[in-house]
Amino acid sequence: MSKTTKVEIILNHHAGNGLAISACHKVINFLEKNQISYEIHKTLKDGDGVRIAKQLANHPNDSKIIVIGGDGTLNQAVNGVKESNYPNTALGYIPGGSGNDFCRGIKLKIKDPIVLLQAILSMKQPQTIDVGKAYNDDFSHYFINNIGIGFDARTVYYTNHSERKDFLNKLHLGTLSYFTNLLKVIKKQPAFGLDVDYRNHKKHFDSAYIVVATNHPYFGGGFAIDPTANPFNHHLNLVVVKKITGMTFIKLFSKLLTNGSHLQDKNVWHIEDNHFSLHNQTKQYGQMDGEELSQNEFNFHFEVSQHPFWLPIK
Ligand SMILES: Nc1ncnc2c1ncn2[C@@H]1O[C@H](COP(=O)(O)OP(=O)(O)OP(=O)(O)O)[C@@H](O)[C@H]1O
Repeated sequence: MSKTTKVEIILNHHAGNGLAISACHKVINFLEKNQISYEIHKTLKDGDGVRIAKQLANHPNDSKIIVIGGDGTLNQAVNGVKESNYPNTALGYIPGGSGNDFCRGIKLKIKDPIVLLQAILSMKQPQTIDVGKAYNDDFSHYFINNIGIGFDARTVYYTNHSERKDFLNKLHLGTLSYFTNLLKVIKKQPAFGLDVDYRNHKKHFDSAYIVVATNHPYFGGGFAIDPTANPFNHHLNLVVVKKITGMTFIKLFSKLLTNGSHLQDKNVWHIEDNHFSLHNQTKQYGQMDGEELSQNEFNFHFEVSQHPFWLPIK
């Protein structure tokens, strides 16, 4: 593609409590000033990102598709494109969510929406970035960040249902909103049994607590659950933290917040591979890219895949 003639914008005006709308206004101003044609496709309800992205990908032309929203909206757009007749349709992305872990994970340096838009418009070839895929007989979804079971998923649930989220998001303190729910989760989250299959090995945990299959280091708006994860190495990482309480939890959490040395702790187990499976034996909260999965006994196979993105990362 030499010159971008049209931009198809998928906008979640709900994302980031105003951040996505504000980014979109700037984008529209720029496109109008530069006489680049565009169309805005607003998500009107949950799941619309999948439908819109699939429709756009099914009608290929010279335009670039650009998603403006949070990680949940980008997740939906990736899944929509993957369901289309052209599953390798590239997606541009201008972050406007509250957490924006994907951009943090791929080390996107450009923060200003217009500078990012200009870079996206001038790209001739998309960049390939890893995405995860989780599947079983009834479920098949791609994820850009991570899938979590237990602790972090319960935190996502409480955060999404907390009145403070909107208030803190207005102050651009989305991460704090996640953080303030941690105390409640520490009280309520039980340990649970978990089986992991990897490289012809089986590993059983009697008391799993935090379980995250991740494409890059971050979850929850900037917590580096696995600092060694890399969204370009064609691997996913799996981190399992056993149930810990009191000072042990506080010490581990402060290692996570400061230098990532929690990975060396005896209560933490992690692997890196291109596929693995896990099964938890009691109903638990689940999250995918910050969106709730219904409470379940999860039985997932994970594999790594790739997707092209209009994102200037190198
Ligand atoms: N018009 C809408 N009304 C209500 N919810 C919507 C609408 N459009 C999309 N959604 C939902 O909004 C949710 C949040 O979107 P998203 O994750 O993009 O933003 P965020 O939570 O602010 O950002 P992040 O995940 O980066 O923290 C998604 O579940 C999406 O389905």
